[in-house]
Amino acid sequence: MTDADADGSRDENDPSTRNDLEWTDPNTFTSALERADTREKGHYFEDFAEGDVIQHDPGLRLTRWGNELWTSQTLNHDPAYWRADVARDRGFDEPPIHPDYLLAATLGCTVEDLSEKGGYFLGRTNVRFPADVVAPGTDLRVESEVLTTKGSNSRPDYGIVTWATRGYDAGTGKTLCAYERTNMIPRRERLETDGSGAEADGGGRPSDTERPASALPETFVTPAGDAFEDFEAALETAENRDAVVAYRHERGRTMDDVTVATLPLATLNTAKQHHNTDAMADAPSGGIVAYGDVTRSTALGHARSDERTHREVGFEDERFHAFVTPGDTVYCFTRVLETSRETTTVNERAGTVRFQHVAFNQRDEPVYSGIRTAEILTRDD
Ligand SMILES: C/C(=C\C(=O)O)C(=O)SCCNC(=O)CCNC(=O)[C@H](O)C(C)(C)COP(=O)(O)OP(=O)(O)OC[C@H]1O[C@@H](n2cnc3c(N)ncnc32)[C@H](O)[C@@H]1OP(=O)(O)O
Repeated sequence: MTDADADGSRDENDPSTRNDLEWTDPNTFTSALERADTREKGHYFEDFAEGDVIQHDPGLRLTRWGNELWTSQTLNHDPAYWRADVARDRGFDEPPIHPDYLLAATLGCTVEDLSEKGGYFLGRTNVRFPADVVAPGTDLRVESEVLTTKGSNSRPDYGIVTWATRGYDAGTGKTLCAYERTNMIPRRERLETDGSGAEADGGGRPSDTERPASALPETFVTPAGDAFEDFEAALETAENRDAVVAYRHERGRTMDDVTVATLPLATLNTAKQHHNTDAMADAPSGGIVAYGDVTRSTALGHARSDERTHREVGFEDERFHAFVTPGDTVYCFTRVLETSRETTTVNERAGTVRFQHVAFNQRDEPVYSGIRTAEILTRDD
């Protein structure tokens, strides 16, 4: 404090209190920005240690507005999520929160702590929805545990982190959604390697040259309808032949401002990949990219439009193969893997089907793939 300050007056020569700087003068402001530190967001790879448990402060209220915004824009137009009469008929008291929105919201509010620094969303598995029904108005509390951390062989500037994340009903403590997610996260310090990738877990997956070329079956069978029996019958038709039950869905959805930027922000997903064109200009994608959960949910919406979905049971081995950018159109290809008369919700009007879905773009390039287990209503429902 200066002598002048002691009596309450300002010292005109003290730089810390001078107010005659023209902050908005372009030259002054450019210099100011060069001198100013940036208060960073997010965490680097080195900040994660196996066993760490992270509480994600933002949380979220799962609202009817958020649900309807998500399901309308991703073409998940199942009336049970929109209309009270259909909801009641399907065993819900009111149109519930859609599992895709629940999953996207659970992941969305983890981004600030886990992946806002950037990097790539590589995949997710063991996706489960232990609560059969989630009502609008439920407050979501989300927690993650760091399962593994390892170096990346292919990108020395990154590490690979896997977290187990759970979304809870903040009021009752009941688990609503759980999964394991893997991301590439930038390192604070670039790793100096001898090129052998010794720091990383070399186990990895086979290289392209080691992978066997896939031999496609001769016949592709399409189910005759959208009921459980149709999937069952199609698999029987394909059995013991050089055939597979696999087909395309006609609908596509072109990614626009709403799907690329609005939907992730509505889940409190702060990843700059989805809403900051300026920061993404120099990224490998050359601009903003769609939230993986939007790409996935859009493709699943197409698939669900060709089936009588009753409940989502879970997802395994979800992968995001390539960026989806504004203007890209998301389509879906489905393969039926198996059917079973058993259901987890003890519904005699449904059976369980295991699907493999591949989302692809207008250039027929896969952008997402995953194994999905869902309960599908029978024809006599
Ligand atoms: C929520 C969110 C962001 C956020 O979170 O905030 C988002 O929505 S963002 C949008 C959605 N996302 C994308 O848009 C990514 C699109 N995608 C790609 O652009 C390419 O896919 C790639 C550049 C990521 C990779 O491309 P690629 O280099 O050719 O891929 P690979 O060589 O197969 O994998 C490289 C290394 O990741 C290891 N690896 C791969 N998959 C898994 C897995 N499932 N589990 C564990 N490790 C895995 C692999 O083992 C290898 O490890 P090493 O580096 O040690 O070799």
